[in-house]
Amino acid sequence: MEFKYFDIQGVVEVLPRVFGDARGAFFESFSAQKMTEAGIVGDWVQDNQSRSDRGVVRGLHFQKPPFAQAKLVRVAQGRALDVIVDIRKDSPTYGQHVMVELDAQRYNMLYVPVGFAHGFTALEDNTLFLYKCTNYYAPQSEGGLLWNDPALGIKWGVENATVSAKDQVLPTLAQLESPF
Ligand SMILES: Cc1cn([C@H]2C[C@H](O)[C@@H](COP(=O)(O)OP(=O)(O)O[C@H]3O[C@@H](C)C(=O)[C@@H](O)[C@H]3O)O2)c(=O)[nH]c1=O
Repeated sequence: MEFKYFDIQGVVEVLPRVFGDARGAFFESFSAQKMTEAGIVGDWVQDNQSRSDRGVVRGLHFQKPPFAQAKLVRVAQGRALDVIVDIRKDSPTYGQHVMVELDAQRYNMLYVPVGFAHGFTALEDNTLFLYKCTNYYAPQSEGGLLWNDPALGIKWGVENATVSAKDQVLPTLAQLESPF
């Protein structure tokens, strides 16, 4: 398992060792020991899975304290462009984003620390998106950021995105009152 770090502090990409053989493939999708040493910390309490067709954009989402969540995200089938935006008010990289393509060949993962808005677009039909969370779902604490806010400068990689009604009315970065 290898780890890659970014200019935005706290963000880690996990590159697992994938063992391929005549039967298929095997990799460790979670290791508390290896990941904690690499800075991927949290008491993981909930796993989620969604399925999306090509062009679906989900995000950008976060939960407010005291129900804030760190996430460890990956794709089990298909391909996704994963995006996280730093919304930590005191961060020198506030408003900046990291974008990582996640796929079901490398089985790479992204660690999303608390204080980030998270979203992704599915690049293939039937993309299965899996993630661990450090806090339970708390709908009253949901927050978000408008996915296509020009101030974010995110290139989502698809035209005619499919976006939920809820996600179309999220605040822009300028309108956001970040709870972090
Ligand atoms: C996130 C979530 C949703 N739900 C329900 C609420 C709703 O009826 C249905 C679909 O919810 P949403 O539209 O919010 O699903 P979705 O847009 O996929 O939300 C997810 O987006 C990605 C980008 C994230 O980062 C996640 O944390 C989460 O916010 O599932 C749960 O029961 N538990 C959960 O943890």
